[in-house]
Amino acid sequence: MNSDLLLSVRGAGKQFMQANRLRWACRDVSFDLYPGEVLAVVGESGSGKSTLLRLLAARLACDAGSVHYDVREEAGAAGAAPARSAAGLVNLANLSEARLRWLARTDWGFVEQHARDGLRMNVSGGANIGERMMALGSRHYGKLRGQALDWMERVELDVDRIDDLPGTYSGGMQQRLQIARNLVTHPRLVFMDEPTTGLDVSVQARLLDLLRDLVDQLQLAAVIVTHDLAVARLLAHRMLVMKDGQVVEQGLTDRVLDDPQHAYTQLLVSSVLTP
Ligand SMILES: Nc1ncnc2c1ncn2[C@@H]1O[C@H](COP(=O)(O)OP(=O)(O)OP(=O)(O)O)[C@@H](O)[C@H]1O
Repeated sequence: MNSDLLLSVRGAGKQFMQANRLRWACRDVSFDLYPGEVLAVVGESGSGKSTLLRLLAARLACDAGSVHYDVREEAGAAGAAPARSAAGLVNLANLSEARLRWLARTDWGFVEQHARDGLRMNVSGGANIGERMMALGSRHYGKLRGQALDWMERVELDVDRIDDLPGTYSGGMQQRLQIARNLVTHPRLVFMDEPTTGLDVSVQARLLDLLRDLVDQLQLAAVIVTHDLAVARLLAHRMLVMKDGQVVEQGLTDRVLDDPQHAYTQLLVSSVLTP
């Protein structure tokens, strides 16, 4: 494996019990992700996109294959780091719960489709952002508030709303707050599950522009699950097309969208183009 890799996935799969038998929700997925690279995972509903994302983020354990991540040493890391492989990548299956929690709070972000699932609704917008800083050991109230204000501005939220509960924000504002909460710790890798689905079209467009700018400025690596090929076109360098739990095509975004090789990808692309 290449030591510059951030994430390396080999033969990853997950099965669930459905109608009294085990079925693969996703299987035999392999790809590499480099720092600063954005990968879109596309496919119809039920094709296994969210299951794959949860495997990558160690929210689910693989039933087959592996997910390796370039785990960095950080001051204040909870739990002892496991031995690294020669290539510097660590199998997530070998990390302790504490270490995975630490990764999830600092070096990774996870933007949920429904912002409510990624926010704490009973604390203020500012506290939602400050909380992730606290996971890194920050306790200075003035600094936490300063960071929260800074990030509210960066995601174009009205800073006067800092003390309001997220439930009083609009859907688009909640999604911006969730993004700020995730990015305040400067993660290297962000997982996004349909980050703009369900929002008004104009809100979606502005949010996509914002995401593109942030990914660019921060040189973020990201894995974005979407059923919307326009989202993949706008944000992703590469894409991976899933059908019935398996990857049927992967490659550079422009290549896949402009010259799809697999019949299913051709169908996806042509169904978007058909008025
Ligand atoms: N916890 C679970 N228990 C049983 N089956 C599950 C579970 N989670 C997912 N599945 C099944 O795995 C398959 C893939 O689901 P998944 O949510 O990954 O697809 P998806 O492509 O993300 O779909 P959508 O776009 O609708 O979210 C589906 O058949 C789903 O019913």
